[in-house]
Amino acid sequence: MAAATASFSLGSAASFGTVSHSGSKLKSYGMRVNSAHHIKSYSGLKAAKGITLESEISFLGKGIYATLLASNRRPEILLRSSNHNFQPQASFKVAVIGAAGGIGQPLALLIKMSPLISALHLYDIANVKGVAADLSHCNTPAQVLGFTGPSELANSLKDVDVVVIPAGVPRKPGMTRDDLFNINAGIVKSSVEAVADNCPEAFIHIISNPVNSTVPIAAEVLKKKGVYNPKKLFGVTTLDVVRANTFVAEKKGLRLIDVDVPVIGGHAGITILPLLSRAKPSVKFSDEEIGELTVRIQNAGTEVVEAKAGGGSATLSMAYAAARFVESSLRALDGDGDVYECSYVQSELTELPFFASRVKLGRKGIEAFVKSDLEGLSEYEEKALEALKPELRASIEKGLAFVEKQAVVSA
Ligand SMILES: NC(=O)C1=CN([C@@H]2O[C@H](COP(=O)(O)OP(=O)(O)OC[C@H]3O[C@@H](n4cnc5c(N)ncnc54)[C@H](O)[C@@H]3O)[C@@H](O)[C@H]2O)C=CC1
Ligand SMILES: O=C([O-])CC(=O)C(=O)O
Repeated sequence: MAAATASFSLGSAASFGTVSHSGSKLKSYGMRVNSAHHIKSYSGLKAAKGITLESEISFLGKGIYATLLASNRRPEILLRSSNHNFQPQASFKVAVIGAAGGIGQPLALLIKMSPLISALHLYDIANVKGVAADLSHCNTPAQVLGFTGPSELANSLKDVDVVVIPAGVPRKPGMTRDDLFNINAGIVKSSVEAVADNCPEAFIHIISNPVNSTVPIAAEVLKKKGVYNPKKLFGVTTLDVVRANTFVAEKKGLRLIDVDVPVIGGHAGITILPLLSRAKPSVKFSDEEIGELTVRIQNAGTEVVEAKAGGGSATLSMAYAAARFVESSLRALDGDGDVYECSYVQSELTELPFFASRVKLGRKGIEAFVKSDLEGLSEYEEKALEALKPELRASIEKGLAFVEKQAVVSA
């Protein structure tokens, strides 16, 4: 989330010039840019430090911008400053499971633009070869490979650093996320079993809903396989943060890039709790505004489901949010010591075994929890936190019970 002040390319910016990252998988970029104005990074949705480019051309951040520059045969068209020499040589591998879907395709496109990735593996049960062929024509560094069907799943996961899982069905109007449980629980279980067998060291990003239950399912599967590392299993709740930042900026007339709102709890209805008292920059909200904003953020997924009227749920904003979380993970893996994101993870911050909060990411996964976010909450937030606990607990227990039941059935 926004506390991650630098984009991953900025994390890598430390390697621009003379500073080197020990153990970094990223080779030197050798980028020099001389110009008057600071570029801002949208990847962390926060003003970036350091590098200066000529304008605020920001998409996923400077890395993306630089990649596009590098892929353009006449970069001087894009950058008036003449002093640049960008040679991305990245070596992280990322796999997307469910890559041919509504989220998977735009997510793959956004990830393909990262200069940190050498290989992008796209897996789906159908229609993925065309997506891979299409994407592979973009002249950015990552090599794209498509994998179809269970027989190719293992190969799609070999030596992968980050696995993103948006496999599963989306909601239609009138459904809750929990209504997806019966189909998606099994999809997540089988996907994570394959991850356990083929890349147990990878960061695992679970997007498939209901996240409040699918993350506990993934944890149990990994435990049963003897490879569970709670520091590397993440429920992707970045979209809640992205929405909170957008809605607060709109409401208060702030610059989008400056706004940072931590969102805690879980990822469904009232379990989504934006901490408006912790918003940066510090803003005063009336009680009415707090109520309105909180409910809008909690119902934003449903807002999209209803607007799509049977055509699915959020895909583009989700792809954007997931790409940001991938980018943050890669920056952390690359040794950037200043990466913070909200995520739904195994946690001891409350009495619940899984809970979304801000975490600090590092090479080995979660390095720390930002406990202070939960200290000194407003009365409204305290009440909302207590109110969400029973629902979140029930969703967690449902996920755990699913894996137990499956184990009994297959014994
Ligand atoms: N965490 C979050 O904030 C959000 C989560 N979601 C969730 O993401 C999931 C995917 O949404 P969409 O991409 O819109 O759905 P979609 O139906 O467009 O795509 C899902 C893809 O998963 C594939 N798939 C199904 N079973 C699979 C399996 N066993 N292995 C690999 N791939 C498989 C399908 O072939 C399809 O291509 C849904 O469960 C949705 O609720 C959606 C938005 C936000
Ligand atoms: O609402 C849905 O079903 C998809 C989702 O999780 C979101 O958009 O936050």
